Amino acid sequence: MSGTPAGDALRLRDASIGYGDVAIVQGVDLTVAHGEAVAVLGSNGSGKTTLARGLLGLAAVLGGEVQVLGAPVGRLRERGRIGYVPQRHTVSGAVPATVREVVGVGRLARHGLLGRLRPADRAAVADAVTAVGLADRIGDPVASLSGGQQRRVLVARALAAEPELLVMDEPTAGVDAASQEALAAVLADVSTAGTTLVVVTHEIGPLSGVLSRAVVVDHGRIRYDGPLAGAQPTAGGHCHPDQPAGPAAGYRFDQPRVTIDVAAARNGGH
Ligand SMILES: Nc1ncnc2c1ncn2[C@@H]1O[C@H](COP(=O)(O)OP(=O)(O)OP(=O)(O)O)[C@@H](O)[C@H]1O
Repeated sequence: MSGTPAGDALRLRDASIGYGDVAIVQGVDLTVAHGEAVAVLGSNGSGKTTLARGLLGLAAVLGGEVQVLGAPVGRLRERGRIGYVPQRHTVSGAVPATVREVVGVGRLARHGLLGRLRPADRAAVADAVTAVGLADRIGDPVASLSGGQQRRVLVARALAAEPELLVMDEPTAGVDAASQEALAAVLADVSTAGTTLVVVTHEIGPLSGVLSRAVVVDHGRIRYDGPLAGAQPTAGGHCHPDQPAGPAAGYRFDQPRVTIDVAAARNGGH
């Protein structure tokens, strides 16, 4: 981090986000200042992930304006300034990679390095792996880890990049209680250090001490934006009946794959 940048971390104005030409998130106005820690809550299918993916350029902005770290989404040159933990994604693939290698990819993203991790980078990788409670597994193939442990590897990968904005989609899903607490402590630290957090979650409990503001999404629209405590009744599943549910028919599933450049990490790692 190099001091607090000017402007807002996120600025959405009348933003519509979706897939193909179908807007899932509609007419959203949202401003998040640098250093804020925001929970994105809402029932299944309400559009939380679509909103999060829109911030990463992984879902299309179909209308309005989405600015991320001061640039229109997708135009930010230093992508390493944004960290992302995708939903329901574990680390897998044909190439056997160790925990160290996968987390090292996050470090490469930070510097835009081409396959060269310096000692300080390797230390940051080790710190991130320790932070998620996997220090004793750092040299193990990721494929040998459980699903919850693999989620923690992805969290470590994002942490290792030391992003200015960290977008996490259900980071605690499938993660045991002790590890959730450890993750909450880590997020508290990075938040204190000035990182902006946007966390999509159904499990606010472990993160309630970290996230202070809540945005509740309901049928693609923001129904609440304010202190976390005020959001919880709505987040418990009450939906407003005045909006149609779900997207229109005929949309196309177009999930970009999250790829991990293991070879680059391996060259620079151990
Ligand atoms: N790749 C896609 N292509 C088309 N429609 C999609 C795609 N991904 C999600 N949708 C649709 O967008 C709507 C909102 O999905 P989204 O994943 O954003 O909801 P969510 O609030 O994150 O749900 P959950 O709590 O279940 O994760 C759903 O109706 C879903 O079918």
